[in-house]
Amino acid sequence: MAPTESPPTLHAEGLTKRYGRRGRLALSDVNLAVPSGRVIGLVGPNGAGKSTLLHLACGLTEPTSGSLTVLGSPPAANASHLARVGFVAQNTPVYGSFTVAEHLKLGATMNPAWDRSLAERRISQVGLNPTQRAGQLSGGQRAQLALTIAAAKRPELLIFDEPAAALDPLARRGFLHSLGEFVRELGASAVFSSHLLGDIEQVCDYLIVLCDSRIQLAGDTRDLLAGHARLISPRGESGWMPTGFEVISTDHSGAIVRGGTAPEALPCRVEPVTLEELVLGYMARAAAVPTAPATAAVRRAQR
Ligand SMILES: Nc1ncnc2c1ncn2[C@@H]1O[C@H](COP(=O)(O)OP(=O)(O)OP(=O)(O)O)[C@@H](O)[C@H]1O
Repeated sequence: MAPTESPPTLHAEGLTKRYGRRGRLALSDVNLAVPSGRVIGLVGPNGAGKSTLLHLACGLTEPTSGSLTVLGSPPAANASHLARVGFVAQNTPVYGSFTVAEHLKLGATMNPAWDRSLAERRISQVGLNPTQRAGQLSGGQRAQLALTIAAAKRPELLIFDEPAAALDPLARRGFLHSLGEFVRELGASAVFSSHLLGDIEQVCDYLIVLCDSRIQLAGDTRDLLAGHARLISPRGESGWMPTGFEVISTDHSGAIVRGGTAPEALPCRVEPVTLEELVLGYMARAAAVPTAPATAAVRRAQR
């Protein structure tokens, strides 16, 4: 018998979210099919719709139209589906008056698949004192506690909304390292929103760029990097840009382009793009045409 394929981590069709009757459009006609087993980086400017997408994925809010499935079912479809998803919200919420140990006890009571030994091992590895109240922990320690609680549920999908934003670089590195270890140990998928592209580069193998409520780019990070290039403009020459590319963005030094002719055949220098150049290129393009309807290129990017 052929092995059964895991359902996509996230599958969205025409997913649209508007807050209030005439409220701001937070997500517009989002189409996504993210395979399982990936660590997904969700990036985009402030107000792009990242938290909205993550909240929809956790079942914390409902779409206005369109559909979304998470691990093959509607978000938070039932108690067993809830147990398959771990969520760490933007401000890594913990109960200030509860100790670290009380958080673990509460986690064990509320989650049937709670992995006590994983929770206790991680708490000791990251040096948290079980008797300390969560309200007295530093931002980094709180983030580690929230991550441990989410992971000890042994979810198939971990969802993080800017979990490391407030952490100093050292605490962030520790947090990201733990996140990577958990994903490997649990064999889970993860979605991770951040403004810190270095963090995304460090842990993610799948990238989603969301700007102005629309998906601009989505796919395997390595494929996306391989499918784009930076063309360096020859000094002092105008009209240098070769044709046959989709131009994503231009600046004084050249252009970020997608697809096209083999680099050796071009009359200019060609360099690989970095993740930062790629993301900023798509963000710049979206900022230049903020309300443009999805172009053929965008639709291609969404596939
Ligand atoms: N509960 C809400 N009620 C009304 N509007 C909302 C609500 N939550 C978000 N919005 C609006 O929806 C849009 C998308 O917000 P969202 O928080 O999803 O963006 P984001 O990409 O997560 O932003 P940031 O990077 O600043 O956290 C914004 O215009 C925001 O003002």
